[in-house]
Amino acid sequence: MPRFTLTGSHTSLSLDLFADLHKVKALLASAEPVSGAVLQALEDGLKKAGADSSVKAVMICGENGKFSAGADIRGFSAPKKRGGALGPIVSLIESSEKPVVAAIEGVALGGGLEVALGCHYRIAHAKARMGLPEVTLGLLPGAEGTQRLPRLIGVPAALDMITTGKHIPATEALKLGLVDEIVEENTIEAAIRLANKVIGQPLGPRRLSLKPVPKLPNMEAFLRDAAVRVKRQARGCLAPELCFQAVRAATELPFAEGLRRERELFQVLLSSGQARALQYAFFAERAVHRWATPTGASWSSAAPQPVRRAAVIGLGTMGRGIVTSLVKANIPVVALEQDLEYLNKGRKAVMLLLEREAMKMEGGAQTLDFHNPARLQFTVDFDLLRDVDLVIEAVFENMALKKEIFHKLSKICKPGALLCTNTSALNIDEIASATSRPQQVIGTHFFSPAHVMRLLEIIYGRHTSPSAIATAMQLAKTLKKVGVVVGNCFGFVGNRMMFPYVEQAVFLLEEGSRPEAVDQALEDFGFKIGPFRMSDLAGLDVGWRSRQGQGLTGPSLPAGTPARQRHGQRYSPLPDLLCEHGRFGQKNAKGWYQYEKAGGRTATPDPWLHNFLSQYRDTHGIKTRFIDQEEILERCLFSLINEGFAVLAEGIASGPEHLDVIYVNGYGWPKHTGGPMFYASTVGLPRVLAKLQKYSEAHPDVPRLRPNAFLKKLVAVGNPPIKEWMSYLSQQSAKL
Ligand SMILES: CC/C=C\C/C=C/C(=O)SCCNC(=O)CCNC(=O)[C@H](O)C(C)(C)COP(=O)(O)OP(=O)(O)OC[C@H]1O[C@@H](n2cnc3c(N)ncnc32)[C@H](O)[C@@H]1OP(=O)(O)O
Repeated sequence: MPRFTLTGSHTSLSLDLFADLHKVKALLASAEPVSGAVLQALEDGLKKAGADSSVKAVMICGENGKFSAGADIRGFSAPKKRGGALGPIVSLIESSEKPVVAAIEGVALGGGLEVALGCHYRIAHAKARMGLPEVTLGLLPGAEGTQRLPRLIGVPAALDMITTGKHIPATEALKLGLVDEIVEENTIEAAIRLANKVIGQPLGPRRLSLKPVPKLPNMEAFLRDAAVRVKRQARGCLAPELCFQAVRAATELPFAEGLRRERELFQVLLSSGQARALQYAFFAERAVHRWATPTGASWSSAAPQPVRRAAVIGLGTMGRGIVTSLVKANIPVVALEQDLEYLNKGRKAVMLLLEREAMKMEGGAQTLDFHNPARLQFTVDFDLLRDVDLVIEAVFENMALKKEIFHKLSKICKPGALLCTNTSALNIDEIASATSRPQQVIGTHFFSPAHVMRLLEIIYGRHTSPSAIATAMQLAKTLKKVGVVVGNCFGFVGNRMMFPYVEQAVFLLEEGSRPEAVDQALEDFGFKIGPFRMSDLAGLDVGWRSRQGQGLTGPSLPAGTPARQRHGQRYSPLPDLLCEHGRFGQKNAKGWYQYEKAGGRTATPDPWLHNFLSQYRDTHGIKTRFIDQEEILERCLFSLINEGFAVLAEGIASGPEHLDVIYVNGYGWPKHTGGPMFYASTVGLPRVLAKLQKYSEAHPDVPRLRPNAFLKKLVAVGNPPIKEWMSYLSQQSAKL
């Protein structure tokens, strides 16, 4: 049988639009506009195969072990390249009079999978992954995927794949009926065997466009519930809802009409700001992986050290999550606590977490080997840390305690070991000063729950070596997290930008708002959780202890300090007062809200708090006023963004993408706005500046509302696009 592949040299059908990863990369690097060459080549190839009587079947495969990562994402924002007509090509494949078999290796994603759906048979390697991730890019599978997939695997499974964009392994694809066969060996050979076998068999039943969508006894009710679920989970993101509508069209309309609906919905999404933001977020995540420091260190100058065995010190909430994360990544761990009581408590909690994780993984290819002491060992003996390659200290935020531990580590650990501190704000240099090897000390700020949250802020100190940074970045990748390298300052990037946001939220309460109004405004904006619900979840006592440590409240506050002022600036004692009233948040059922029980999750507005706020305003002579949603959003978000400009100007982060990746992955910032800095660029920097100026004039005692000089400069030079921002920073202004 003559063989026709998309990428065979004799056909010279290179996949510039639907390419394997290698090709996509080459294409991006070449800066050539994406042409319709691939589509044309596909069309020509299929027609040639159809016309050639010696061709009995067609096999479509990728190159270098990868079927296709889909369309070039950059093409969607390039006006000339829009609307590439893949759909008709998929139809052309399906209408071929000769059987077409897709040989799926590596990945078949997006347009790549849609090509495979046009084929009459699909065969996949056992290690292949498939998915329609367009929704994560703010789009929908616009090459007929929303109409074919439900016909092949049914509505519930298709909706799940299309509205979440998840990648599924070949084993699951086989169970769903997405592929006809999976193979462990050579997929291409297996596909050719299959093609040979099916020559002459009727193709009608294999054409998905001709199949009805499988019926459900309760389709109406199922779709009604699904609509509610998708909307709730989307939190303001348009794409999941429009994906849902496209799939629903498949259940209600004939194929051709369904396609028309798919095209309409695709155009709505394509022109939406959300798609641009989500595509920016895709590349931002990859950009932060190419880390660099102001001194010029980067992947090219630093190699990561292997981490064969790690240790975690402290089995509180953070330590437990970090141990779980390491075990899940197959890194043997020594877990250390100060005494047997804490150790046993920590061990129990870690085992519980791991059992839950193992349950989630059941049926998947992976298993968790955590009962084996060679993989996970609990101890109170510091000496067992002698031969580990990396230690993550995760005790509570106390500088003296951390320094004591690092002093000990410096003596005990082997010379090359990397010493990491899990801190959300403390000075890395001061911690490193307790050791004789500051070049190996680095901050690794995990986010709670550490085995779930994707972000890892990696903080280098003055002496941290490039190889230490590379090792921490490699660790992030192994833990399936996104590592972001940042400089050392109080709160680093994430928390530093969070301070003004939370500060404004509390000031708004002083002036007349309520926790539920502020939370609602920010949750409507798309945050997973508003600042007051978040504070109740984290525990109000955490911030209280930190403010006591900084001398802002508590016994060390000098007598006669005005209640609402510190160092000549506005200060709100409200959070301190709540703690003094024994309100610590969810943990004791009362904080900014009340809860059904200690540890309860359902926040209910609390009349006690409303009354308390009124009395507080009376005591301090504050005139209550109505604060609208616009003011809540502008004051909270723009003050956070303003701090972001300060972070950039000081060289704490090497670009706005870093701040955006941190906020999207660690702070629940809505991804469909791209992150705070991308959002600012879409609002327009002149508007952000004007609003900050207005609020700063109204609140001259709040320095964090004063527009940052870098923001002002960007406005003065004409509001350049985000990718040009950093070029306006002079070298001298970078602190590090
Ligand atoms: C009218 C209707 C038209 C079309 C419908 C079709 C729509 C689509 O197909 S939309 C695209 C759908 N595909 C995806 O969303 C896949 C995105 N890519 C990935 O998920 C991952 O890259 C991967 C699983 C394919 C590989 O992951 P990994 O091995 O971790 O590598 P990286 O993610 O670091 O990627 C390496 C390199 O390749 C670039 N890249 C990957 N995929 C694409 C793509 N589809 N378009 C453009 N560029 C892509 C990625 O950015 C990396 O390069 P840089 O480091 O230079 O950024």
